[in-house]
Amino acid sequence: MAAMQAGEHRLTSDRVISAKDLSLTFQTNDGPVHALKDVNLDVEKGDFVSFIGPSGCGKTTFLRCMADLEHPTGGSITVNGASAQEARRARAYGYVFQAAGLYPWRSIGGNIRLPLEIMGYSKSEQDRRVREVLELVDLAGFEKKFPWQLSGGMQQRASIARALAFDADILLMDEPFGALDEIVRDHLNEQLLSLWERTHKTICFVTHSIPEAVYLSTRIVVMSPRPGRITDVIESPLPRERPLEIRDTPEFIEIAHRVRDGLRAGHGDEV
Ligand SMILES: Nc1ncnc2c1ncn2[C@@H]1O[C@H](COP(=O)(O)OP(=O)(O)OP(=O)(O)O)[C@@H](O)[C@H]1O
Repeated sequence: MAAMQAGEHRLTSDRVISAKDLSLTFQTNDGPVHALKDVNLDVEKGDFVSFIGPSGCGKTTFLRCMADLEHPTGGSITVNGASAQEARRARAYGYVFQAAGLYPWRSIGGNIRLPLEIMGYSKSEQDRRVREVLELVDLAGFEKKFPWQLSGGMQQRASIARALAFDADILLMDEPFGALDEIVRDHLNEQLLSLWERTHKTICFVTHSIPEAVYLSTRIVVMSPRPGRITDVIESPLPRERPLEIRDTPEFIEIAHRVRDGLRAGHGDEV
């Protein structure tokens, strides 16, 4: 309910993703699994929305519905005003997975080039875009390296570059930095924020980390499991310009508390 209220004042024309009473029930051998139930959310152009919640609350499923990789069993979802399927066909989004998922037999440039090849871009346009996105993620000069020659953080940056290569307005990111250590993660968080500032993309970002969600987001969507639903949507009052030290400010800590409270409330007695 809070989710709907938070979205209601938003202008229709700015709506990039709109979920209405979205539900998805998986039929399994052990019976139905209600991964999402009556989820209502509007994501506005230029938003950085984080999804946080305990394991199994449907974060990935929600992102996959946006990407047309899962099909809702109830309600509806639109992406750029069209169905998720149409948006996928129009390549409206880039998707970054938990693991970098780069092809080991292709160079970094070759990995980034792959979707562009499939989409039929000319060789010179491919070259231009590969150079451009490698610069955006601070990997200029690494085009000819292979994934195994890069650190985990660099591989994740390369996978972000791949998702940026065809310049979709929407970036869907499923816990992209979860496997990385704190220092690398901090650095990538800073880089992602600055990339978001420069490109004005709309970003949906799944995370388990409260500080990461608060640091990155304009809005934080708190979810709870069984069935997966939205329990709170927190609008961040933090400025867009965010040095890492902002995490020590009372404003930051207050939002983090609210997220933690939301997670506790949704988790019942399990915390
Ligand atoms: N293909 C599937 N078939 C059956 N059940 C599924 C399938 N995909 C997900 N689920 C179930 O749906 C629920 C939500 O899963 P989902 O991966 O979306 O959660 P999550 O919040 O992203 O979890 P995590 O934080 O652990 O990644 C879980 O109970 C999961 O077991």
